Amino acid sequence: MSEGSISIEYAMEKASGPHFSGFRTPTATSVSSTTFSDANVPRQPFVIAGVSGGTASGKTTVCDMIIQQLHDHRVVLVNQDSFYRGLNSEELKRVHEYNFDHPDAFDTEQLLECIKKLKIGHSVQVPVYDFKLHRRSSDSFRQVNASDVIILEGILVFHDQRVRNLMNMKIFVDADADVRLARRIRRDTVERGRDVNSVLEQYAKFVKPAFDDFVLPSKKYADVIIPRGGDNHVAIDLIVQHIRTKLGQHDLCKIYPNVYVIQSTFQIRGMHTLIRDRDISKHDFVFYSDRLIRLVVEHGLGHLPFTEKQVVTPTATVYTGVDFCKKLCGVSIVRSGESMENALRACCKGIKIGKILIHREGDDGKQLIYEKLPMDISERHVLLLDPVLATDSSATSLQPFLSYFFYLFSYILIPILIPQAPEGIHCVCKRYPSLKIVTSEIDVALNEEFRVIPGMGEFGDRYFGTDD
Ligand SMILES: Nc1ncnc2c1ncn2[C@@H]1O[C@H](COP(=O)(O)OP(=O)(O)O)[C@@H](O)[C@H]1O
Ligand SMILES: Nc1ccn([C@@H]2O[C@H](COP(=O)(O)O)[C@@H](O)[C@H]2O)c(=O)n1
Ligand SMILES: [Mg+2]
Repeated sequence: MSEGSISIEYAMEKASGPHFSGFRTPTATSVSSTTFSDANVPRQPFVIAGVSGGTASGKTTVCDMIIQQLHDHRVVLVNQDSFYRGLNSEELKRVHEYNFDHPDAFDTEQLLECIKKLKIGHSVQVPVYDFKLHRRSSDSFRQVNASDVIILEGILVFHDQRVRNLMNMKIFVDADADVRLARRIRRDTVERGRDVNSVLEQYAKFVKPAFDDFVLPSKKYADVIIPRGGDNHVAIDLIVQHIRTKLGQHDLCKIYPNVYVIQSTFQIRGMHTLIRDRDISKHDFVFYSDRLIRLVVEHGLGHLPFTEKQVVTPTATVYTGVDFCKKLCGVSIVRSGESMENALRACCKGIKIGKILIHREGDDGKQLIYEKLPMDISERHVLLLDPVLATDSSATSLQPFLSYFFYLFSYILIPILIPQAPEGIHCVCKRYPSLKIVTSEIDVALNEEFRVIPGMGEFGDRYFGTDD
C-alpha cells in the first residue's frame, strides 16, 4: 500500500465521520470545563429522537411509554415546553391574545444550545415552565444529564431545520383533531387552570390555525408516524426495539473501532424483520437476504484503501477522484458464505473467489478440511464471506483460517457478515484487532443454548432450501 493510498483512506474515513451514526468519541475540545454525569466521563448520546404532533395527540404519553420500556438504558426527556418564553407584564395582561402555538413563542436558540450540549456529553439546566402563570420559574431548574438516548418532545420540534438536523430519528404522533380537542379541554381544565370557554376560544383562534400552518407541514420530516398515539403498542414496541438494537451496537462499536455497522434505516430494519420472520416464504427470504448482502458488500468495499485518480470529463475539465482497490479477492466459508458470492461478483467484475470448508467435530474439535485459494492471495486484500458470526465457538471455528492468514501475510482481512451476536464479535475482534468486521446488525445476545437472540435460524439451510 503506498503512502498516498493510506492518506486517502484516512481522509475518506475522516470525512465520513464516525463509523456508527450518532456516535463520536470525545475530543479534547468537547471535554473541556464541564461537569459530566458519570465519573467525569462525558457520555455521548447515541440516539436523539424527536417526537412531534398536534396538541394533546399523546406526545408526552408516547414518550413516557418509550422511556418506561427502555428502563435498562439511560434515557432523558427534554420538553420543548420548557423553552417557552416567559410573558412580560404587558403580555400577561392580554394573555388571551398571545399565540403560544407560533414558533416565536419558543426560545429556539436556547433549546438548540441545550441539545447541542447534551449531544457532546454535557449536563444542562433546563428551565421549569408554569402553564398556569405562563412563565418560567425564576429559581428552579431541572438538571438533565447526558444519556444514551435523548428524547425531545413538542408541537414544533420539527419546525426549525437546525433542531431537526440534530435528530437521529423523528416520530410524529397522530390523532384525530376532535379526539385531541376533547383531550385538551379535559387536560387544560384539570391540570392547567383553564375553563372550557377559554380553551375553546384559544383553540379556534391560535391552536388550530398554527397546527395547519406549522405542525402539519412538519409531519413530512417524520421517519415514523404513530397513529392512535399511546394506544398503538405495536408502533411503540418497534421503536423501543429499534433504539435497543442501536444501543447494543453502539456499545460494541465503542469497544472495537474495527466493527462497522451499516447505518440503520427503516428500509434496512424492514429487511431484517422479513428475514427473521419464521413464516416468510423461501423466495422472499432469498430475495431480502440478497438485498441486505449486497448492501453489506458495498459497504465493506468502501473500507478498502483507494488511490487518487484524475479523469477528464466530457466538458474537458479534470475531475480528481479515486481509483478502486484492484488487488482483492473473496474467500467464502462453505456453505453459507457462498450466498454472498453473487453480490461480490456483481460489485467487483471478475473477482477471484476462493473457498474454505471448516469441518466441525464436537464442540471444540474444529479443523480446516478444505481450502482452494487464489495462488497470489498474499498480494490481495481478502473479503471473507460468512453471513452469520454467532457464538464465540463459531467464531473460534474461523480461527484456524484467520491464524493461518495472519501468520503468513500481514494485510488487512475484511470479513463481511450479516446479523451477528456480540459474543462472536468480541471473540474475533479481541484476537484480531487489525481485521475489520462489517455487518448490517448486531443481535442482542446468545441464550443458554448458545442460540442468537432474536436470531434468524440456520442461515445456510434457509437460503439453500434445506431446512425442511
Ligand atoms: N391514548 C389515549 N387515550 C386516552 N387519553 C389519552 C391518550 N393519550 C393521551 N391521553 C390523555 O390526553 C391528554 C393529552 O395527552 P399528552 O400525552 O399530554 O399529549 P401531548 O403531549 O401531545 O399534548 C392527557 O391528559 C393524557 O392523559
Ligand atoms: N402558557 C401556555 C403555554 C402553552 N400552551 C399550549 O400548550 C400547547 C403545547 O403543549 P402540548 O402538551 O399540548 O403539546 C400549545 O398548543 C399551547 O397552546 C398554553 O395553553 N399556555
Ligand atoms: Mg405534552
